[in-house]
Amino acid sequence: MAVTVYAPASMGNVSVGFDLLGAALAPVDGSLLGDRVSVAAADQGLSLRCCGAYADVLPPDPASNIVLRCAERFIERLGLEGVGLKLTLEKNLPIGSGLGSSASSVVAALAALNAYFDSPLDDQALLHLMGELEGEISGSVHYDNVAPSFLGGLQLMLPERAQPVPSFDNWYWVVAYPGITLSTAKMRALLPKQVEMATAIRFGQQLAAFIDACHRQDEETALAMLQDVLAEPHRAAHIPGYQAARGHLSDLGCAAVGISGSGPTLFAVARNRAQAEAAAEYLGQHYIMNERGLVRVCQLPQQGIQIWQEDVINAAL
Ligand SMILES: Nc1ncnc2c1ncn2[C@@H]1O[C@H](COP(=O)(O)OP(=O)(O)O)[C@@H](O)[C@H]1O
Ligand SMILES: N[C@@H](CCOP(=O)(O)O)C(=O)O
Repeated sequence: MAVTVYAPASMGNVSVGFDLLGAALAPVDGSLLGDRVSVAAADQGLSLRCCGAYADVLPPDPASNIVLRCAERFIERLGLEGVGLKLTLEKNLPIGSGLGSSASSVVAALAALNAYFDSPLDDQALLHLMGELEGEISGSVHYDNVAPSFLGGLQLMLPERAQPVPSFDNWYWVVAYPGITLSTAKMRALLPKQVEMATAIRFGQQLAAFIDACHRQDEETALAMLQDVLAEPHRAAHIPGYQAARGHLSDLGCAAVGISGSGPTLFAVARNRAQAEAAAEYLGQHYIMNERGLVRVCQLPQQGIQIWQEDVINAAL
């Protein structure tokens, strides 16, 4: 018996909800934008094999790979010591990109392990564990990548659980990763430890107004609220080309532009496909810095993880 799980890329913060709001991403061309992890039986011990377009930028020592750490933690949590497992990671997302790369690996690994052992953890316990493991990488626990990657759509983190938020079906989210790495931990270290009262009030007001507008399907208000008063002012200057691209995308008619997660990926919201394609073309020509970069026109998938009860990665090789 073997299990494979796909976990989509995700966009943390969505400008208006630092650490609290995140969205799963699905390219409209049907291509994969997320990692896959397979779990299969082995005679003894744990092993990890990596493949995929971005496998070469993973830590060379498998012991440093978050997927193996997920397996160790899962085994310890469930008292499964001594079990033999062969894990395979298909690394399809660039690292340090702002596309929730480590979260995608964490979600795929823990969901695959849970499915392989017949679901001993419920979704709530699993999500909690995912947040803890993701926190070990970025330096502090935040759920705005793991929750949407696991559950799909737009997810708001309430104190004890993730709450799905209705989005706008006509919006296209164009994401562009320039091809350089920015560590989430370092981008978090740029942020101040405390914020002014006026900033805190504006943050709360914008997030509340955005969530309300989503529920009322009031596009104009929702778009007007897509601003980041907490992180972007401290991060924008550290992302090469971000401010220039932001201005050009607004000139092209994009309704909102922001940093995806901690960057350097940028996102732009377009209200129709033609505008999205024009933004993608601009970004491909002016924001991408090397062959590792990527641009995708996405929508927000209702589904997060996808599970196969077979080892689809090794079967395809
Ligand atoms: N499976 C994995 N996927 C992504 N990063 C991993 C993985 N395993 C270990 N890492 C390490 O975790 C860190 C990920 O950095 P981070 O800036 O959080 O990336 P991202 O924002 O893309 O999640 C890097 O140091 C990377 O080497
Ligand atoms: N809320 C976090 C999101 C980090 O996302 P990543 O994809 O850059 O890891 C933050 O803004 O630090």
